[in-house]
Amino acid sequence: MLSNLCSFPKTNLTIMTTLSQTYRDHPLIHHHHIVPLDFDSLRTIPDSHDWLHSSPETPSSSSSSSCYHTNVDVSIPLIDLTDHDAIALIGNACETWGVFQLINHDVPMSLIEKAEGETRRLFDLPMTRKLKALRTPRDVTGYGLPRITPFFSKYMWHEGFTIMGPPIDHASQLWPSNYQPFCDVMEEYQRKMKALAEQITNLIFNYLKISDCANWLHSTGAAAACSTALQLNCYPRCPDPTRVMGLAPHTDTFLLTILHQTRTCGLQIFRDGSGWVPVAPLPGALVLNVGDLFHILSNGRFPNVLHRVVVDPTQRRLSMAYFYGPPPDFCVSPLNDPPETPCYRPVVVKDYVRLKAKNLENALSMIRL
Ligand SMILES: O=C(O)CCC(=O)C(=O)O
Ligand SMILES: [Fe+2]
Repeated sequence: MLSNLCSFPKTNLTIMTTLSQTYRDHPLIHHHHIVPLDFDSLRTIPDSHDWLHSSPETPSSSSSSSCYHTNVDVSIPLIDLTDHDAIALIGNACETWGVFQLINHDVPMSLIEKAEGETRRLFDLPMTRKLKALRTPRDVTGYGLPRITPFFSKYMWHEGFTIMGPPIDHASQLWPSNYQPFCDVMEEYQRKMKALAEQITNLIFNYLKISDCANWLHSTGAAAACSTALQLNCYPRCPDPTRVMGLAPHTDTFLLTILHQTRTCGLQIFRDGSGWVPVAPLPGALVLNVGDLFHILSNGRFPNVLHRVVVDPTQRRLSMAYFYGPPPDFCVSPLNDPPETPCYRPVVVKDYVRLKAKNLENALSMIRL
């Protein structure tokens, strides 16, 4: 039995931390160039964004910028949520891949299309307007570069908009008299994503035979304030995609990420023995991947999949990533049923967020036993 392995610490139960507060308390290392480029106006790739000679990880070093892998051994699992074996299929996919595509989920296609439409409307705005909603170094919501930027020597071919909490302040800068549709759609989208994330988390806990680990799923009020964020991503087309990086290789911090991608290819996951494997966009499918916290909680059974985004030469690509984790004050401990040697020490979510903000991929090794 798992008793109190994963839980809220006994102290300070009344003072709950929010995720945006956690991020605000730990601003990223400041870097001077915090504004995304106006990519559409560029004819050549500036040195600041040219990864060709700076890293062995450039997209040009990978065999496949094409989306449609012909080798069946390397296609990411596709799971129908209404399948009577869904628990086993999802658990298996988490164990063997750390990522899968999901169809027949309850998120209406019309809502996904509306959210994608609002995302397009945002990135279509002139740069002067988008800059009015710029995320400040001490803020979490807003327009700007990927949060992982300070860890790389080159900039990414990317512009993003992060939503943590109500986006009304920033949205009203973008569209002074017409911000409500954006706020309404994003709120509804996050509600549906949260319900799906909870459903999948429950299924996975079932698969892992965990019963009392997820007490935040059953709590109300402040204790139920799980860590969530919505990241809108835009990867403008690039005349020479082999020299640029849409989003550099990283793992996601929380339990699960649910991603909607437009029809343009770009997302790739790293798989031992196969290298970078594309995640082909499938109409109606959402991509779910395991983040660091599920990797810790599963005691390393689920890989926290390394992924990156490459850029297309002719089409802009958009994506919406919803991150889901336990509340910031929740303590995550490795699964111990049947008893096994823990690979990680227990960690409070907000402490892990801080470790990650300072150390990126080295964060995990800092709690490894
Ligand atoms: O755009 C994508 O496909 C992936 C986005 C992503 O990995 C992220 O926002 O963390
Ligand atoms: Fe990611």
